[in-house]
Amino acid sequence: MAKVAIVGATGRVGQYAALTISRIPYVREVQLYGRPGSEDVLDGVARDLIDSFAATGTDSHVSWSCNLEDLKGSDIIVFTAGVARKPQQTRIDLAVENARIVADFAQKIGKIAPDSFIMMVTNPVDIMTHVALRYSGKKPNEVFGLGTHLDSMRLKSSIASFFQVHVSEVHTRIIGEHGDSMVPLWSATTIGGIQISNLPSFAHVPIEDIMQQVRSAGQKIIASKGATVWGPGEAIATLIRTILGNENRILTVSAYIKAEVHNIGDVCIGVPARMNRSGVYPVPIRIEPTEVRNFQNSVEKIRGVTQEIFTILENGE
Ligand SMILES: NC(=O)C1=CN([C@@H]2O[C@H](COP(=O)(O)OP(=O)(O)OC[C@H]3O[C@@H](n4cnc5c(N)ncnc54)[C@H](O)[C@@H]3O)[C@@H](O)[C@H]2O)C=CC1
Ligand SMILES: O=C([O-])CC(=O)C(=O)O
Repeated sequence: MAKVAIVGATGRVGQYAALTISRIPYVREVQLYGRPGSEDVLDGVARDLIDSFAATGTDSHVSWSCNLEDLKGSDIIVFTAGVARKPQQTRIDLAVENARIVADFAQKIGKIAPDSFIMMVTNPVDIMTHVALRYSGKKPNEVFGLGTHLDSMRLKSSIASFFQVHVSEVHTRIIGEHGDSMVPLWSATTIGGIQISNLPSFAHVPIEDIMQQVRSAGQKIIASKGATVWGPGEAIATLIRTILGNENRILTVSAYIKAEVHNIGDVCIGVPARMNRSGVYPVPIRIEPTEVRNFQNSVEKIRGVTQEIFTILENGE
């Protein structure tokens, strides 16, 4: 039975993640961490959460703290702290501000909870995953980000709706940046086990419209209701359940790759990875030439910004 801590637990994603995580059978304790000064909110979030347990039969223990030392003993630390974008901003616009927050916490978490996994949610998530990896001193298989799993969920729903099939019949993946340069893998998309391009109706799929919807999904939701909450909250729980349940599922998360995709690497970015109780392991893959080119572009974009961010952090600017 595991302890999962949430850093940023007073925020919108952090609060909903606390609910979804509390329902995972392998979770013994959900710990809500907030900055000093947020005691009242944390206490309220904990009480509200516990009120839901009688209805769902949940028996996780809920604790809260403003003392980072209390994260000691966590199996997974979910990081949702930092600024969220406004409708006109890109996720990359948040990089400098959030990198400072992530680097500071990651350094401390590396010492306080040396055996925990870090799951990054804060945007731009690929770059923040790399910052957390470097500043925590953890191993690459111990630090991962929500990445393109959420984008893959969005694409899956759109495909299921177009073909009027249950979502469980659709397998698909988006790799690359959790952002504009994301790359859908049509070569890895199946419906009812059939490769999608082998279905005659594939010719009528409005691929560009669908991808435009997936790319802009977060921004549209933020413009209308202020934040994306339930999609990310459920996605977070899926990744945590996969690790704690030692499920060996292959999910598309932001992870450090050396050369697993056509020898492209040295970056944290969305890739298919096998996930189990020992961590996150990117799966070597071969994809279509156009997909490789698009992935390479996405990698170069993220690697470039990551390097700029490391320079800023190192120079203390
Ligand atoms: N990777 C993904 O798919 C997703 C990522 N996100 C990202 O998650 C993050 C949180 O989003 P929301 O919960 O909507 O934001 P929010 O504003 O509701 O919550 C932010 C949380 O961070 C804390 N925080 C802010 N500045 C801090 C600092 N300097 N030190 C410590 N804690 C600090 C706040 O107290 C609050 O708990 C954002 O960066 C957002 O872009 C959100 C949804 C999906
Ligand atoms: O769009 C955002 O800023 C939040 C996010 O990453 C998402 O929901 O995909």
